[in-house]
Amino acid sequence: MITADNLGLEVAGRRLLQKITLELHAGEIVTVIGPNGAGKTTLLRLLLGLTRPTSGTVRRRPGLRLGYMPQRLQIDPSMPMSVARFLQLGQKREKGESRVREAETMAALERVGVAPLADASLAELSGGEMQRVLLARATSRRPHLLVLDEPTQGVDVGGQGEVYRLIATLRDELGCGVLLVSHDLHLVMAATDQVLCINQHICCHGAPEQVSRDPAYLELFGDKVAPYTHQHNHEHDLSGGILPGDACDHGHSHKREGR
Ligand SMILES: Nc1ncnc2c1ncn2[C@@H]1O[C@H](COP(=O)(O)OP(=O)(O)OP(=O)(O)O)[C@@H](O)[C@H]1O
Repeated sequence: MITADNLGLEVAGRRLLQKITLELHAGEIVTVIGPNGAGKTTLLRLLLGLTRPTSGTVRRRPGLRLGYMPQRLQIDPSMPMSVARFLQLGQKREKGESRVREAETMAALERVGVAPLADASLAELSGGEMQRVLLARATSRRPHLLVLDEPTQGVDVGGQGEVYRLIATLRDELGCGVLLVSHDLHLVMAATDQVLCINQHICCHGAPEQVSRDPAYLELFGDKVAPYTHQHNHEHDLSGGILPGDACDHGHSHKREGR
């Protein structure tokens, strides 16, 4: 769907990204990880065509429909506006199309499980509800590629896995590709097809199990993640220790993940 060739961006003499070459394929979930300031959001913007590269090229398949969920909301969430109205902002108003638009809005809200919030005010939403509404907005035009910048921001730890499961369901239902930025390493490694680890350039990429063993990945995140392939056949106490009677038959650390 998108091909980037030797992409780079330099702003005021500062190299923000360099030598990015990648391909995004239909139906795949690709996760971009990297430390703060690594250029993850900048990369999404280049791929979407919102920022122009200073070197290299980006090619998007002609007619490619994109759904983008940015990291920050451009409008003030305390504005007196209903969820349904928010989903329709910026859409072309053509005569006789309002019913179609309303049906699409409701379908998008239903897909992410927040249809009852259609008439609620944006200001009333919890962090988790807001993320779902933003997901509904990004998917309302049935995109070929869904681009999500930190989709679990403001969602409590318990709800984050649910958001990633929802993203996988949306990919299956819409048959779209997904490109997402995430800091939730442990959760996301289990819910993605490909991982792209960047720090101004591509440090490593590939299937999650491949990337999680890569020296470049371990150098960046080695002390922050627990192995994601962890099979739970035992119970932990509150500090992460294994409760008596629950023998652990697979060598792994019980360190908690951190940001
Ligand atoms: N338009 C711009 N002009 C100048 N510098 C920029 C611009 N956009 C981003 N930057 C800088 O580029 C770097 C990468 O920013 P970016 O937001 O892409 O990082 P990120 O990996 O998404 O970070 P985070 O994990 O903190 O969200 C940062 O140092 C940022 O200040």
